[in-house]
Amino acid sequence: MNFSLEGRTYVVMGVANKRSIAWGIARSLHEAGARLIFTYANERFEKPVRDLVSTLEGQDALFYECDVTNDEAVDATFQQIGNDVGTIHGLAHCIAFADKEDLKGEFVDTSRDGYLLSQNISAYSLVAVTRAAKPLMTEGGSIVTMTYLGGERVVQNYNVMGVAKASLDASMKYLANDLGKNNIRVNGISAGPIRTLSAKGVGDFNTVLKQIEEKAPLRRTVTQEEVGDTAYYLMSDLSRGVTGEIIHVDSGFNILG
Ligand SMILES: CCCCCCc1ccc(Oc2ccc(Oc3cccc(O)n3)cc2)c(O)c1
Repeated sequence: MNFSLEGRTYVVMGVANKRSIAWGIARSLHEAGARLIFTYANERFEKPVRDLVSTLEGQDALFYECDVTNDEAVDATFQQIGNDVGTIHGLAHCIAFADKEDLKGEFVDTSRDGYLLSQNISAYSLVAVTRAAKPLMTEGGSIVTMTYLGGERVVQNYNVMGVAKASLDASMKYLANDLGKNNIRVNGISAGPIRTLSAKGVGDFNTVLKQIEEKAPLRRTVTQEEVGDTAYYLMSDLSRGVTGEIIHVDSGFNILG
């Protein structure tokens, strides 16, 4: 059995720039021989993504806009993908958002709108894209979503996004249960803090980075590349017996009390 991704096609959702975790995932899947399809939230992201992907030698990528807050848009995007490539073998969901004022201070002050917005984009979007992608995964497949420790236990300032990640984690497991009979696996990668565009929105991020370097078992933070390689494992047949799982790529920080 070989663990290359040659001859397989994966959708990567959420590349914003070269620091994105989704870009780390795209590079690892490309190196493993995969053909890649990229979706982005709006046309503002199209050029940066196309420019990044042009650096992947021999990659014959496709690009689609996909506003995950709109069911018709999600359906239209995946129908278009189905028309263009037929079968896909998996999907990396690297999409989340919360209002900045809901990512600092006290969680008790979260507005109803802010709470629902973060649930909508950061958790429900996995259900929507999985339902739309399922018919295209005729040979089975593997879906990976990005989560964080703040959804398992309280991390100061993470607040409303922690509640959204708790919802995402449970959603991932229920999707794994539904799709297992179609030989589609659904898993999460819980990444340690990485300095991305999104990380800029979370209060006191620098303190958390320092804490990892001082306390995590590996005494260092992790990289987009390390997350990308775990995504490669989860997309490959190496993880064929794994579904509904969360793999922590966080220098072991999650094992500490
Ligand atoms: C206090 C916790 C420090 C470690 C946070 C690690 C982390 C970093 C980035 C993460 O991804 C997002 C994605 C969107 C997001 O919402 C944003 C981001 C930027 C601006 C904005 O208005 N909202 C916040 C975090 C994420 O889920 C988790």
